[in-house]
Amino acid sequence: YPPGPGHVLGLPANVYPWVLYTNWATKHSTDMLFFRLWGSPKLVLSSYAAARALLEERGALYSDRPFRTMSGELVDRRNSVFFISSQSSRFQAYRRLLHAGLDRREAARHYATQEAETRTMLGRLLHAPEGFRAIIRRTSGAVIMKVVFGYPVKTDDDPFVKLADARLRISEEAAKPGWLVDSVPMLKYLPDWFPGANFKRIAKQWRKDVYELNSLPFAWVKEQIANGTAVPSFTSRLLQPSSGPLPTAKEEDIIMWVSSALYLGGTDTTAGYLLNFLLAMMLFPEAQKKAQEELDRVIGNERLPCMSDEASLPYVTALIQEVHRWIPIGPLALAHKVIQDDVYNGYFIPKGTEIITNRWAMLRDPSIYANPDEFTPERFLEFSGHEQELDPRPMVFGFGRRACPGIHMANASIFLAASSILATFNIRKAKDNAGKEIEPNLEFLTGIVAHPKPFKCSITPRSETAVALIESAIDD
Ligand code: HEM
Repeated sequence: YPPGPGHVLGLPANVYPWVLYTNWATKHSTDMLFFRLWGSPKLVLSSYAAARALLEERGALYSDRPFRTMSGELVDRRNSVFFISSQSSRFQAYRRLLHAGLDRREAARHYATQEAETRTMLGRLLHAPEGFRAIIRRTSGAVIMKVVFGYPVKTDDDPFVKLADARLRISEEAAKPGWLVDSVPMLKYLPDWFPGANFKRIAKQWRKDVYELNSLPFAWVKEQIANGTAVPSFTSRLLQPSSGPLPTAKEEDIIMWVSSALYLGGTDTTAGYLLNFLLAMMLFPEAQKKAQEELDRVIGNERLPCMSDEASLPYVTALIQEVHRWIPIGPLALAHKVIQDDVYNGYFIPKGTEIITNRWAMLRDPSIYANPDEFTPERFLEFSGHEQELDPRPMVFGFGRRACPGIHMANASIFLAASSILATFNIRKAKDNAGKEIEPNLEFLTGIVAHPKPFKCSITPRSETAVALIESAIDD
């Protein structure tokens, strides 16, 4: 077996798992760390080379997902895009639809929606900057709702957004480590009324909720199609292909699962990234200033950035990359599973081992990134005497057959939001009543998406011209 701490009966709660794994990997001098947690084998990959070698070059073996009794079986999420087995024919069908609907060319169709939602976001930040967390999240959710279902989110208490958020929380809770039944699957046979079988009652309710929440936006699109009022969207295009037959009932079920995965995959991740971006801008004002200078020089102050500006804004692009590297929003993201015994670099990896990719460690690898603890967007620029460092996005968005299908959409949402905020606002540390700057704590949740915990931030317009620009953009 690869080196590691052997049998482990629990992970300490007072250290982030990605930091713990990095420390263990350093202690055992390995980028392939092996251990058993309650008997179940885990392999943590902490180098880009090892992740590529296993998850990409041997992708046929390493693209499955670990099966958890609570979320997979009891809540019945086994057909979910995130947890579907790579050995199932559904997996191929899901990936085909995801690629066809979200590849680079298709993603470009949605720029106008993303630009419009970004402008709405700027307007809301202008009028209620203290609500930035909710504003950013609503923007990410609204983009997905429009692109995937053609559904316009108009208010903060939109019923579909509430449903989608509830489903997101359930999926997250059900997939969290710590359910005893995941370690002792026999417990699933306990009768519902049995003391200690509360998890079964919870699972039953969640199963019902998730099913309803999956099907409602989908049913809404079908109704719009039937009424002749459907706005073209990811789902409507699949339900009404421009050529060929209409989907069968089974194909419709596949489309429903794929559409419903996109809110889950795209909302918290994009919003979480933008919160990390605000944190970075507060902590590294020099980088913020350089990006603003570039925006002023290239775009001027009479219009807002749009997607076609991306190639002319190398510093802004580098800054976006550096935020991804500095604090990856999914430091461990979703685990993979190997489907048969394998040997790599002389080490035995048993069938069923859960494969955890420690992106946090990879993105701090000093053999790839000079002074990795420093926030330095310049590392991604090419200038004389300096070689550009590796773009972190291939690591951040995952590997091989399970790599994030939403990467192009995410890149566009992030570029538009980050560049538009920089063009129009200054991001500073908030001040307390005594006028003293409040230092933001760099503290994160430990879910699949590692959101920063709530923090204060001052977001003020850069100038009167910026205010006028935002107001006229909203009027358009
Ligand atoms: C900052 C934004 C985002 C980040 C960092 C991110 C990252 C990831 C990562 C790391 C994975 C797992 C890859 C693996 O298992 O190797 C993933 C999967 C996935 N992402 Fe994203 N993602 C983002 C945005 C999006 C968006 C906007 C969408 C949809 C429009 C999306 C949809 C999905 C889906 C459906 C999967 C599951 C793929 C599968 O299991 O086969 N993501 N994402």
